Amino acid sequence: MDYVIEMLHIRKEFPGVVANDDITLQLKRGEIHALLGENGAGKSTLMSILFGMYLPDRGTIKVNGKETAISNPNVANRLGIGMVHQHFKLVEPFTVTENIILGGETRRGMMLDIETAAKRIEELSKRYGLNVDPYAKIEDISVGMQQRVEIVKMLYREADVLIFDEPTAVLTPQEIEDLQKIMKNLVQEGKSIILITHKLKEIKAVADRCTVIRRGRTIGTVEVAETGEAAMAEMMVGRQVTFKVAKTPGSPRETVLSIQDLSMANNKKPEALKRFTLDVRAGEIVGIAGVEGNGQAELIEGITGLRPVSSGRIAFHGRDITALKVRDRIRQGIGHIPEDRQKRGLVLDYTIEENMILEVYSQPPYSKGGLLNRLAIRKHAEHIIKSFDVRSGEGPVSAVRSLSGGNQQKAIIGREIEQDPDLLIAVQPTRGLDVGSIEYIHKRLIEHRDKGKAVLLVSLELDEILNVSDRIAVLNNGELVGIVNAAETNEGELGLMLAGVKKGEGTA
Ligand SMILES: Nc1ncnc2c1ncn2[C@@H]1O[C@H](COP(=O)(O)OP(=O)(O)OP(=O)(O)O)[C@@H](O)[C@H]1O
Repeated sequence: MDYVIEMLHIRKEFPGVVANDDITLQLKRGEIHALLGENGAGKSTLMSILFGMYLPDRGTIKVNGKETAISNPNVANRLGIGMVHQHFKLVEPFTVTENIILGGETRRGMMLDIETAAKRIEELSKRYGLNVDPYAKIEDISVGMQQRVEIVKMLYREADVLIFDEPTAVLTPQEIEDLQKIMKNLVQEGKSIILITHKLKEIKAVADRCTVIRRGRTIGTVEVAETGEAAMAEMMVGRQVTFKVAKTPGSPRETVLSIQDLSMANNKKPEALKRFTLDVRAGEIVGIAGVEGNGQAELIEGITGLRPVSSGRIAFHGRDITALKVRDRIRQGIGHIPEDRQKRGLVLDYTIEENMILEVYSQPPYSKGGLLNRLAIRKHAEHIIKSFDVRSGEGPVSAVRSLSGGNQQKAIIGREIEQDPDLLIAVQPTRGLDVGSIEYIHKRLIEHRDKGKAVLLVSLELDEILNVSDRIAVLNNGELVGIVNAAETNEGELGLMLAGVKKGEGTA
């Protein structure tokens, strides 16, 4: 059998946890091989081993049939293994070409020849259908295009094996389609791909085979064409998963959040959000749908107080909070699951229990007479860890940095929901979560609503918006296109609204 990569019986232990416990993954030449597993199952660890960032405690790695020790990422690069990370590693003010040749040419003592490099980038771009402009500046191009720059960077360095780590998490639906085409072009040209993703639909759309791991162990490798989404989900979590949440119609009451004529600027546009008006009531979930960059980030920054408003008014329980400080808004009962968990959600070097009290540490029972009540803090953290299934090596005292991405996310969601805010703002709450965790988080959002609280859900996933919300407000280019009842709309109608077509305008 023609395998480009074989990882055989890999074991890797961290304090308190066996992240990889006898994992075997064999990648055939020219295939797209999905790697599927719950949050914390050990996918990133396995890929870090392949990329030379960790050495395995046990097991063998073969590249093109030859046993190899991959002691650092440079060795991985030399062996033709490249990785597109979730967080791009690009220098914003530099051009595409400058970013791609950064570090490479000078080390070999060659003169920097931008033009030759740009030409090669153009050729690669054409050959694989990437459409990358070698002279564009990174800060001026979309997230989807930045990802393509990362792909060209690997091709430029002659990578044969490409690892994609949750590549679609940051992309729009159109960009996802384009990326899938690109991945197919890549394998047609002889490259081999490992795709880490939680999205079963995407596995069905592009992958040839799929290896499923659970709690550090290989469960099996399946042919994707012969395996249904439900079967893959069940292999992964060890039980059946329902893909649609059970939800009764909401019974909205008084207005909790009232936004009137809100305009917001951002670093690039004076009117990133234009005269936006919306009420969110107790006992309802309002979804904000929109393609990334259409004003949702600014709207949330306005409500939470992270960015000053240009004009307009925000009222919470009838009181004007437009000029209130962030901390005071939290005290009044506004909870926020932020979009960027590492920048705004967590202090990575603090433990789980310290992160669980960031907003309330000075209040009883966590603080008494100016001293922290360690016992109360521990109990609170343990409750969240248990309810939200936050997996870590050492429980409440694990540094948050050591948690897998999905488990960091579950910890933030747990913290915000358990604070029981009157208004919960959830921005992309399930990004990076496995299907089992998504099912649970959706249930908790609906329970929060059913307790009579208001929920504002911002998501790029139309499925999520449609399944969880009661009403949906659609944003396009900073403007409210319309508000529809979730029960009376569908993906088609929302898709048109996302493009700016108002309800009733039609396309006939
Ligand atoms: N550097 C580290 N130190 C300590 N523990 C770690 C470290 N890296 C990972 N772990 C632990 O190893 C386990 C596997 O984590 P890993 O990041 O590989 O999971 P994953 O499958 O990629 O999860 P996700 O889907 O959430 O990204 C987790 O329990 C995590 O807490």
